[in-house]
Amino acid sequence: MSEANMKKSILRAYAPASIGNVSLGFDLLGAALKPIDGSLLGDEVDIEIAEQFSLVVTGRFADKLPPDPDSNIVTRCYQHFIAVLEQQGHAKSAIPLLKMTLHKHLPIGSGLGSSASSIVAALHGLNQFFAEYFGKIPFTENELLLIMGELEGQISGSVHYDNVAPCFLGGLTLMAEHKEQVALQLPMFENWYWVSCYSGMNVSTAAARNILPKQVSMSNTIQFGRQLAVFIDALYRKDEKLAAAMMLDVIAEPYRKSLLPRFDESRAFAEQHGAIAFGISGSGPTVFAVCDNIENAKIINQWLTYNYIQNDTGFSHICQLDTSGASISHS
Ligand SMILES: Nc1ncnc2c1ncn2[C@@H]1O[C@H](COP(=O)(O)OP(=O)(O)O)[C@@H](O)[C@H]1O
Ligand SMILES: N[C@@H](CCOP(=O)(O)O)C(=O)O
Repeated sequence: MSEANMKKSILRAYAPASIGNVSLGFDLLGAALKPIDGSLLGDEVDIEIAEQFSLVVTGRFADKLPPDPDSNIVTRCYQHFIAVLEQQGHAKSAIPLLKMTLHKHLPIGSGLGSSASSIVAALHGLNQFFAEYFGKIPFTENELLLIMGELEGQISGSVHYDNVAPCFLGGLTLMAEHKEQVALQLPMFENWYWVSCYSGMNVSTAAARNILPKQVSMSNTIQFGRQLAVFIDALYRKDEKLAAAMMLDVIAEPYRKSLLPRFDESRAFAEQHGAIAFGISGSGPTVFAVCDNIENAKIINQWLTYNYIQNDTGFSHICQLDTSGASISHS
């Protein structure tokens, strides 16, 4: 696109909410979400050329973020991205200044990968923007994922890719954490519905990581490894029953569920009403129930809406996996 046309246009990047861990894969599995009613469940970042850098924050959860733009992870994404462009040999004077607008649709500390959604929308948006501006994509998908993980690490206290990878790539992803292949996309059952209910409370990811023991017992280590290996095999063999049976969390849920009022009751209701799996999304308080038919998903969604939500910021959605991941549009 010519510079004159770019000056007139706004690029928008969207990045969906995600479920970290998916119960059985602490820090190693993640899934991107898309409500089946078409509602938006993810952050958006607009990018346009300006006289100076600025970040504007709007949207339902904008006022829950620090007011200082420099504390916003989107500003840090911009600064980091530009620094790497300069290291790559782009002259500072050849890099245009930008106005970025974050539409903060996801609640903070919700277990829906809120910081990851902002990071992915910002970095995917910047990569596409500069691809159009320079006529060459600055970073490959894998290089960009490495940067996304680094930024996520700045917020949660340790690098984990189980939100940024599904959010960026879409679907269900397994972390390989190899420098040339950070994440792998896995097959998923198209008939699975993921009822995702946010209670409205705030759980800090860093705090929910700190309450976990630093050592895992031998029996839990063996169960964790067995479940993950059998789950992946079952996905490829399309064995739904065995895959669902492996979706148990022996690493985090036993410690984190005490932070979540009505967790055991919600699991019991979901299981009695046909859920084939139930767990904490990321570090909570969002919980998810997996159903293999829409009728059960509707019953569980309604119960969670009335019983798990604790204030008027909470919500519940029947979702399927967002297989597209982050996306770009222009206006
Ligand atoms: N754009 C942003 N989106 C979400 N959190 C942000 C953003 N910018 C800065 N933060 C800060 O990062 C922290 C995110 O907390 P965390 O518990 O990791 O949330 P989540 O689990 O929802 O990603 C909060 O302290 C929040 O103020
Ligand atoms: N693997 C991480 C996932 C955190 O997800 P979030 O949505 O709560 O940020 C963990 O369990 O700590």
